[in-house]
Amino acid sequence: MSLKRKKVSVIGSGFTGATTAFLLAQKELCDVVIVDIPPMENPTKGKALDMLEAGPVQGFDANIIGTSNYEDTKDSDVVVITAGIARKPGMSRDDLVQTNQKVMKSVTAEIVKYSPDTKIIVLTNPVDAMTYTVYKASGFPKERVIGQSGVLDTARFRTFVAQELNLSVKDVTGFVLGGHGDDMVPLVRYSTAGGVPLENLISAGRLEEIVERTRKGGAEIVNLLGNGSAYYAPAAALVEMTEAILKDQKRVLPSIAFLEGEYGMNGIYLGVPTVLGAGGIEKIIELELTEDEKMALQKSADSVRTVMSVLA
Ligand SMILES: NC(=O)C1=CN([C@@H]2O[C@H](COP(=O)(O)OP(=O)(O)OC[C@H]3O[C@@H](n4cnc5c(N)ncnc54)[C@H](O)[C@@H]3O)[C@@H](O)[C@H]2O)C=CC1
Ligand SMILES: O=C([O-])CC(=O)C(=O)O
Repeated sequence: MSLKRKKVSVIGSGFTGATTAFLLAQKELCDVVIVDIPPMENPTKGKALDMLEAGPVQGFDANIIGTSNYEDTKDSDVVVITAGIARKPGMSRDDLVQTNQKVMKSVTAEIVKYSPDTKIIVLTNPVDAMTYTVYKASGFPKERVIGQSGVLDTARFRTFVAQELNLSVKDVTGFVLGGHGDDMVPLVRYSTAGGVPLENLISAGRLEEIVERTRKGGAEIVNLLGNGSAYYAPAAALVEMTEAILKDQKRVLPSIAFLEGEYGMNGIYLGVPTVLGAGGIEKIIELELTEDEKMALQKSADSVRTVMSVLA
């Protein structure tokens, strides 16, 4: 019996793209096609071959190729977009908007041409506005254009809480709503350790510090790295979302989703809890929010709209 593996294309072979490709292959989730611009074709091929040669040692079967030819992405089940530029210390994610929106438009045209039925997961920053750009450029239904921020932001929050309580990260849950920026809204009320609300375990003051560190989690890494931004945890987040779609897992994960009335918002991509399965975003979960949480979400949405207003 011949086994047909799923196929995922990762656009951008930089830090996040290469790490995502390697994790996907290591987990034997799919064959992987890594795409970058023509001047990067050989380095991209080199990275792909190097990853492939790790297979016998690590014991994974997955084909990995590097290319600049979008024909190689034909009929991808999922396409992950990491192409574009990353910020450096002193920059905000929003400073990337002009350059990256051009990149989104050009890569989306190629993706649509070769994989008209695929689901697209966008990582490139400023990710809420870039997901909107890809949605508009693709003409795809909203369910099939998804942005990544919440899995990463939640992972950071869970890491800090687990450190604080000296507990396994596995037993700590988190919830982050809103845009992927300093105004994101970590919902402490819905976060637990082993099912126990965090508010029962950590003082209000300390929780606020953890929330603040989560909001600035990207900048913390940018400042430490000096010449780029985070990639291990972002790649892990992309892989969790991709796996949920490839395996039709119906995972409840935060995604950047197109809102049409949910949470009182319209015509905007924003981070919300979703169900991810074979159809992409199969459901948006609406939570009851307090007045303070609603205001915080509104502020975060306003920040995203400010970035959207400069989109061409
Ligand atoms: N949403 C999130 O949570 C996160 C978003 N990011 C964002 O992801 C993006 C990528 O970050 P890194 O991988 O660290 O950057 P990187 O600079 O290491 O890699 C970007 C790659 O994109 C390629 N590229 C540029 N234009 C292209 C095009 N038209 N077609 C194909 N490839 C193209 C470049 O040649 C480069 O190899 C950045 O915008 C960054 O801000 C990074 C981490 C988390
Ligand atoms: O901070 C950045 O520029 C990259 C990113 O989005 C993150 O790590 O959260």
